Amino acid sequence: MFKRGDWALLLEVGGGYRTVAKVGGGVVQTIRGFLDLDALVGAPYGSVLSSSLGVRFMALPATIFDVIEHRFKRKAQAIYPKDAVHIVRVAGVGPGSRVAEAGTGSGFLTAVLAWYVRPWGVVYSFERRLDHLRVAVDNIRSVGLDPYVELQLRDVSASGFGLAGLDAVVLDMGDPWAAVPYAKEALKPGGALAIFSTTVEHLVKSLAAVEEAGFCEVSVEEVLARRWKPTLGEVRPETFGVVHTGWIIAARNC
Ligand SMILES: C[S@@+](CC[C@H](N)C(=O)[O-])C[C@H]1O[C@@H](n2cnc3c(N)ncnc32)[C@H](O)[C@@H]1O
Repeated sequence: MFKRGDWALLLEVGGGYRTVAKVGGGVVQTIRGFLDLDALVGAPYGSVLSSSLGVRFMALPATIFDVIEHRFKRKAQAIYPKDAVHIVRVAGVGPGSRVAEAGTGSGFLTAVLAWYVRPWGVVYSFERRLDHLRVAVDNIRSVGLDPYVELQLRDVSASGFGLAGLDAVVLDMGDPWAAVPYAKEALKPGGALAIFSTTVEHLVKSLAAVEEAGFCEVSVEEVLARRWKPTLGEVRPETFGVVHTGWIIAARNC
C-alpha cells in the first residue's frame, strides 16, 4: 500500500495521459483536472482516484525511471534511460561500486548510477557549472538517493578527479578526451571507463584519447530501442520516435 512520500505513477483509465506525483502531496493540477494525493495515503497499489474533472486514474508504485522521466528538472541535455542502463552494464556498476562521473548535468545519469551502487557504493559526481549542480541536488534528493552521491563543483578537464582505486569512471561532457588521462589515474587496475558521445567527431576524438592513454578492451556500441504499437490487430513499429542519441565507448584500465 502507498505511504506518504512514495512516488505514484498515475495512469488515465482508458486514456493515454500519465503523470507521476508524490503521495500525500496535497492537491496537484494535471491537464485532466486536480488530483487529491492525500487520498492515496494508506491506499492499496492499483487504487483508482478521480480528478476534479471526473477523469479516473489508476495509481501504481512509480519506478525510479518513471520519476526521473516525469519529475526531474532539466538544465542540461539529459541521458536517455536506454543509454544510462547500457552504461551501467559496460561499466560493471553494481552494489558497492565506487564510481566517478562527469559532468553531473541535471543528475539523470547520476541518479541511475546511484540506484545501482546502493546500498554500499558511492557515486562521486563532478560538475563545473553551479546552476547545473543546484538542479541535480534537487533531483537526486527528490528520489532519496543523496546518501549515495557526493557532488562536487569541479572542472575535471583541468583538475581531474582527486580520487584513486575507483571501479568505474563515466564521462558525459563536452571534452571527455581532456579528462581521460585523469580517469586512468583514478581507476583501479581493471576498472572500467565509459564515455557517451553524440556526434561522430566527438566519438573519434574520445576514441583517440582512450587509445593514447593505453586503455584496453575498447568497444563502441549504439543502443537502438524502437517502440512498437502494442494494440492487438495493429501491432507494428511506432511511426515517430527517437532516432539518434549517441554511442557509448567502453574500455578497461589495463
Ligand atoms: C550533457 S550534460 C550531462 C548530462 C547528465 N549525464 C545527465 O544525464 O543529466 C554535460 C554536463 O557536463 C558539464 N561539463 C562539461 N565539461 C565539464 C568539465 N570539464 N568538468 C565538469 N563538468 C563538465 C556541463 O556543464 C554539463 O552540465
